[in-house]
Formats: sequence, structure tokens, C-alpha cells
Amino acid sequence: MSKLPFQTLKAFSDAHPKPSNRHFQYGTAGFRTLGSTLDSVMFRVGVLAGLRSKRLDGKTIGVMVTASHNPEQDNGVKLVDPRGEMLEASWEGHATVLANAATTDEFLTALDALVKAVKIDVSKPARVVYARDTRSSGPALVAALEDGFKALGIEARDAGVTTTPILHYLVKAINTKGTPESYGEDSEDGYYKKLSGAFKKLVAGKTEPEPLVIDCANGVGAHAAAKLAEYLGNSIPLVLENIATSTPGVLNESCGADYVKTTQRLPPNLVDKLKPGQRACSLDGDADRLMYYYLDERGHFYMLDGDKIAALVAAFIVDLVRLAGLDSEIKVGVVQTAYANGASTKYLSERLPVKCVPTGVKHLHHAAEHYNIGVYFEANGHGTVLFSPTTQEKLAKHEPSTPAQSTALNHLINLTQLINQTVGDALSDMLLVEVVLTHKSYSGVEWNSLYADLPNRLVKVVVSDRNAFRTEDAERRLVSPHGLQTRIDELVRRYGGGRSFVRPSGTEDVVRVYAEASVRSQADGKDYPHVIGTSTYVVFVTELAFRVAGLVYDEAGGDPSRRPKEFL
Ligand SMILES: CC(=O)N[C@H]1[C@@H](OP(=O)(O)O)O[C@H](CO)[C@@H](O)[C@@H]1O
Ligand SMILES: [Mg+2]
Repeated sequence: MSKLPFQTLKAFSDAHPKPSNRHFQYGTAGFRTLGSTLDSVMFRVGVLAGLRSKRLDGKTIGVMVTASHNPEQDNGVKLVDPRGEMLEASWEGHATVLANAATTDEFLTALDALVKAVKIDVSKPARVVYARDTRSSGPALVAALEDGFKALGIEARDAGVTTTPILHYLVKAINTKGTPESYGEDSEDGYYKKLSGAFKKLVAGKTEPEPLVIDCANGVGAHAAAKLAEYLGNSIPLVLENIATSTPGVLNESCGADYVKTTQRLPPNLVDKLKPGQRACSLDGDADRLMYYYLDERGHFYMLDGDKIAALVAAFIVDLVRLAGLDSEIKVGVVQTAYANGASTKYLSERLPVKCVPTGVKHLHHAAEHYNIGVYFEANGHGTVLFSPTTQEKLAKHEPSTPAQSTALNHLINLTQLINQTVGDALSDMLLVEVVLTHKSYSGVEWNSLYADLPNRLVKVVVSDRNAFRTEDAERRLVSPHGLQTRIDELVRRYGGGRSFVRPSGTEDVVRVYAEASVRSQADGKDYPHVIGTSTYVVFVTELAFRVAGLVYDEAGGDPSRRPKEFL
């Protein structure tokens, strides 16, 4: 077995020293922190991507440079495995070890140890495809990444500035090229062709929808949405907003899917642009999350989040499977996290199997793989639908006995092409939503009325050590700090039996508190400070969230003089 090119690695590594005062962690979203601190991490991830590829016999690994919905000065990097899915969990640990080696010598020693531990044949070829979002720190960080590729002699393909889901698509398309499982042409154009082609077939013969407004978060989704619009032609009119991708300071600023979800508000600059009832949606900074919404005649804002998307899509697919005459053979299931609105869980559980898993796309994705058709969405708008390989075969081979069965079957087959099954994809999900709304002749109002959201509130608590918080039962209960869960349970009972849970964030140095009322909101017309919306239950749930946040803060030994004043 040949050895790693230590001399070359050393020379390159010396040019990318690790900042001594930083600890890096490969978390739910890869490495993500201030862009200005990430040079050494990028270089090392470049080398690691090559080793991952060698370990997998030269299959192409994806590398995405993005910090998604986070502030513009942040950046990050994550690896994509050959089938287009997230990096295998055990390698997250290897990534963290390499990123934290203090010196070049330690880095080389860690590389050597990794090669031995996971039995990498370094003589194998290494291939990667990489891309970045529109952040201004991107080019320099990509240069560091490319040094990692050069240091290991990796065959690297630059996919340029593009969305995270397009990069995932490319990885899968490259690795399945020329095989019976070919995922599509391995180019960005191939992606637009595949999605737009399937969309046009799915809406053929239906009335053209009203224009859809897309808030592109001033991010890379603006580029992709503009190209997609060309391919879609007049099958759906798209109006693109927040497309200033080269203006400093505007990325994700008061716009984008995360802003909409966390503030439960319309991006302020859309206020005058939406007509009552007009459908609109927001992408996040790397276009893998999607939020829909509309305003009513009085200008009230209604949000259709990931849970509402899951409800809409799952019900539609269940219907199609039944209409195709396949309901005894193909079972549809849904995967959610603890953040799913309780009303959505109730709505879905009454219709099909629903599973709750810990936060983070990889958990949802893996759980969804266990269904014949698995629909997964996080409340924040990240999700997709997976058709198992045997289900796809069944669809291809099934012989319909009536014209109605044949139509439903074709719709299902076209959905497998429309949906980006590698990862949540805002643009693909948007077209999916549009297909369902068109087929059902739903406006946002009808969609929204599938169920009424329970009022809820999410609060962040800054603590000195979030690792002191450990959970069980898909993060719905705390096992440590000892006794805290019991006190939360008591509070929840006092507030009329809603729901609240506490978990450490995997992407930020905070503990998150979620609280939800048990009864749906009825507007009482009053205004309350610190409160989103106007209803007694919203006030209740806000109070509950801030009480739990107070408990968490005090339990974690927070400084009383800096205790946020809204905590109760
Ligand atoms: C409450 C919430 O929205 N949490 C988000 C957030 O994770 P945290 O572990 O909660 O920081 O970022 C993840 C990555 O984008 C996303 O998967 C998840 O849903
Ligand atoms: Mg994102």
C-alpha cells in the first residue's frame, strides 16, 4: 500500500495554519462559524474529502461551502456522500479531529492514523465536486479547499456558485452516470431540465396558476430560480424578489425562510408587493429550505411551514397511491421532529404512520428510508420525499387496469423525477407544492385550513456549557441536568397541559426551548409585548416558554445580573 504524499501535504498545510484559540466541530450542518476563521478547516476538509473518496473506491464526494440561513459573515463547509446524502456519521468525528490538530505535524499524524484506522488504500483515485454559495468570504475559502485537493492529488470538479441541493444532485448524477439508476444529466442544466420536464408533465392540461412570488433571501437561490424560470417558461409565472446577491450586508437580512419562520412575519420589503391571497414563498441562503405564506384581505399574515407542506404533500401522495391501485403494496409514512406543530402531528397521525426523530436532516432522511414512500419535513421548511428503490421498480412495472389508475401511476412516476430525493430542496419542493395546489385547485386559504396551528414559541438560552443538557425520546425529554424535566412538566401542567421541551442546539452555542399551547389560537384583538400574534393562548405559550427559559438559565448557573429580562 502506498503512502500519503507527506512532503506535499506538509508544504500546503504550513500555508493554512490552524488559529490557536479555536475549537471546530463538525455538527449537524458540517463546520459552520465566522468565515474569517475557516481557512485551515477548508484546507483540511479538502484533504478529508479526498480520503473519503479513496475509501469509497474513487466515488465522487461533494463539498459545499455555505452557511445557509446564518448571517453573511458566517461560512461553513459540509461533505456529501456518493448517493447525494449527508456524510456518514462516523466521519463527522474524523473531520473534527483533523480540524483541531494544533500543528501541521499533528495534522499529518492524524491523517496517518485515520488512513490506518479506516483502512484507506491511498493508491486509489480520489474525486470530488465542489460548490459555494454567494457569500463574499467564499472565493478565498474555496481557494483553501482547492489547496487541500492539490495536496492530495484529487481530481476536482468546480461546480461554481450554486445551491446546496444542486450540489447534492450533481454528486448523485455523477456517481450514477451510465448506470440503470442514472439520476439525470450530471450538470446544472440537467437538473433544471429534469425538474421542469417533470413539472410540465404534472400540470399538463391544468389552468395556468397565478404568479408565485419568491423571496430569494438575496442568496444563491436567486441565480437558480432565475435559470429554473427560463426552463419552466409559461407553465408557471414566477416573480423573483430579494435577488441582490452581490450587495454586501443583505443576505438573509430581514428576508428568507429562516426569518419568516422565526419571526412568523412577512419579509418587510414584500409588504407592498403581495396582493391579498397571492401565494408567496421564501428560500433560505443556500435554497434548501422553503416557507410559503399569504396575506388575507385585511393584510393578516398566514404562514405555511414545513409541517403544512408535509401535510399537503403526504395526503396527495396517499391519494395517488390509492388511485393507482397500489395501496396494498406501497405504504406512505411521515417523519417529523419534536418541533413539528402538534396540530400537524395530529392531522397526519390520523391518516398515516408518523415517526418522530431527533433534529437534523440526516435523522429524518434515514428514518424516511424505512418507508416505501417516506415524506419528511422539519417545521423550518427543510424536507423531501423518498421513494425506495423497490417502490420505484413497482411503479415502473405496474400495469394499471383502468385509465384512472394509469393517470395516477404516471403522476407518481413524474413525482419521482420532480422531487430531489437526495436532500431538502426549496425549488424542487416549491414545484411539488405548486403541483398539489394546481391538482386540488387550492389557494393558500384551503391549504392552510387542513389544520389550525397550535400557538408556539421558540426561545434561545445562552448557557456556559450546553453539553450539560442531554435528552432522550427523540429529544422530547431531558435526562440531565437531573430533575429539570420534572420541573418543566410541572410548569406545563400549570399552563393547561401544552407541550414544552428543551434541547441543546447542534449548530449554535445555545440551548433551545420550545413551548406550544394545547388549544388553538382565537384572536382576542389585544396587543401584548414580546408576543407574536394576538391571542390568549399565544400569551400563555410565550409566558410558558420564558418560564422554562428562566429555569434553564438558572439551572445552568447563568449570571443573575445578565439574565435576559423577558425570562420569567
Ligand atoms: C429548531 C431548528 O430549527 N433547528 C434547526 C437547527 O438545528 P439546531 O440543532 O436546533 O441548531 O439547524 C439545523 C441545520 O440547519 C436544522 O436541521 C434544525 O432544524
Ligand atoms: Mg439551508
